[in-house]
Amino acid sequence: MTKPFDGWTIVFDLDGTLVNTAPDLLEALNHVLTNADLAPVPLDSIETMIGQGARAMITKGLQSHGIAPSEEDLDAFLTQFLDYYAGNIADHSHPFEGVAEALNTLADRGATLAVCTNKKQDLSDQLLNELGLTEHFAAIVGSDSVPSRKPDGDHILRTVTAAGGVSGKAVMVGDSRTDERAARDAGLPFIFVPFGYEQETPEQLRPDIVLEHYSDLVSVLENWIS
Ligand SMILES: O=C(O)COP(=O)(O)O
Ligand SMILES: [Mg+2]
Repeated sequence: MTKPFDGWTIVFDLDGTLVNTAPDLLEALNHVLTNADLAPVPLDSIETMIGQGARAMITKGLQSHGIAPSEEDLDAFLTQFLDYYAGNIADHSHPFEGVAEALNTLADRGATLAVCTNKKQDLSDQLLNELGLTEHFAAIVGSDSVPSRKPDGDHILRTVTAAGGVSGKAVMVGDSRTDERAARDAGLPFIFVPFGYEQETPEQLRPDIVLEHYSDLVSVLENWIS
């Protein structure tokens, strides 16, 4: 029997889209900052620093203290950050409400699911494992597993291919301008989740669809592909 999403690949961003990772990223960044005798940053400011990987986040954290680190200093901070984060990656991080149900329903209706993230591969695998989400995905593609990460559309296209899908039957779900640019570059429709970490509004981002809650995802996609 044919199912509505047969042949379709739904690609999800990770941080701020599937999982609210901000609390654990905040603790790891503040671990690095306080070790360097700098004041911790608050939760609302870390949300402006997530989206382009850990190195960019640490750079922005230091910039908020007026510090422009050398590449060497940044390497050392990054090592400290990654050590701490890997040990505490799912202490407070949790999937957004309705994620597991939406993923199950999409799979039941024939969709192939994948993750395309600017988080490093090992951390992405670890996080999804610890949250019990790995089994949903045919492919999980971190930033260091591709030659050029998001906003390069190639990162998404490689994710679709790794999942066994085709770009003509794929959509991207993400929480950031980076995801929007990557989806456009790849020629995919873009579904924006406004509950992630983007500072720009939906009006500015101009996604194809705004998804306010995961409980709407299945019907939104059914309308889109029909
Ligand atoms: O870790 C980051 O900065 C970004 O990760 P994301 O691509 O899953 O949002
Ligand atoms: Mg994100």
